[in-house]
Amino acid sequence: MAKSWVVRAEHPMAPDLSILRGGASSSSPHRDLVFIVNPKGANGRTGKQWKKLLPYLRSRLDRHCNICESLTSGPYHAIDITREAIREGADAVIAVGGDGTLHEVVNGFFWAGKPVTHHNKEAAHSTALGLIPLGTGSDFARTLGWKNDPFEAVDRIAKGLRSQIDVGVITGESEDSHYFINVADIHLSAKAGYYASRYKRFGNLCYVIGALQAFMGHKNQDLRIRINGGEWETCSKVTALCIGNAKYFGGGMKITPNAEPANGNFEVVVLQDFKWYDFILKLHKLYQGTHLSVQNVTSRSVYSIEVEDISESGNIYVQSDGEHLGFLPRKFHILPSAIEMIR
Ligand SMILES: Nc1ncnc2c1ncn2[C@@H]1O[C@H](COP(=O)(O)OP(=O)(O)OP(=O)(O)O)[C@@H](O)[C@H]1O
Repeated sequence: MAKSWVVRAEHPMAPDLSILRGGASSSSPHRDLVFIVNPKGANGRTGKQWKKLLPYLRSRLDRHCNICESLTSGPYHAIDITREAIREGADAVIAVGGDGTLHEVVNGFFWAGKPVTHHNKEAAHSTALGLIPLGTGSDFARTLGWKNDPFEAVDRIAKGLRSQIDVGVITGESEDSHYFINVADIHLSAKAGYYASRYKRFGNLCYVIGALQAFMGHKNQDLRIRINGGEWETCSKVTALCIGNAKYFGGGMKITPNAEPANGNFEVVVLQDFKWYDFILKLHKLYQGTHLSVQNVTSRSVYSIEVEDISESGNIYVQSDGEHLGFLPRKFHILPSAIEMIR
């Protein structure tokens, strides 16, 4: 069953970050790195690959870094570990897993609508985000042009070069802010993602199965959108509306091909009035990112977008970074240069 993002209270299980509390961050020249590993990612493959990777990681990093390994015990745990690590002054929090784990770690960089900070507010450094992509789709890593090689990821962390990236913020009518780093999407694709999460045991095939299931009973819907705080406009017969901070979703589909995670804008791509056979005929273009020239596909660069369902049915799916978030209405805006990432 796909999990819902409605529950986001802090987890009662305190992560063990005693290595950081030893005071190393304030006095030692070593970097404190917290690796947050989802052992169940990619149908359990993440945990197995992590065990194989550890000796190499230690050989590359042990001399210069304090390594803290923290395995997640279940959904949302990565959020709390991240918050705790930042408060304790970690130099970097590294997500080890797929886009879902990365998504939780990114959400851990914020609390109650603000960035989480070191206990010692005077501390000069900020905590960076790192990634060892070991998930099913690992779509965010594709935008960065990273090969699916965890050893290369360790080398990047050893070098520790940082650059700032943007983060997307989503707000609803009553809920807290929610953050995303990759792609947020609405309607058919979000419903497909919701179903795909039930079939992760089939690897990348889960996206095909999810899409087939989502097509059953699907109807294109009229939506109301407001771009950059301007006038409301109607988008008729929307099949999917995708808001990209990065380019790929659904296991390699280049849906928002012009999105750049550090340019201060989203790329919004809207597919309208698509029929099931359009996907069969145009699927290769969606994967190649050449679909923007197709009829009924539009693309815009925006820093905020509000989306409402004209029929107010309350059943238009929204997902962010491949995680089911809930239903329309929602507002999306960009936080430029919100996080430093090890790249
Ligand atoms: N110990 C755990 N047991 C079960 N589920 C977990 C655990 N830790 C984290 N999770 C959940 O697993 C979800 C999916 O994990 P992750 O994204 O790492 O792998 P994936 O789904 O295979 O990859 P991708 O998202 O790239 O397709 C996360 O959203 C997280 O909520």
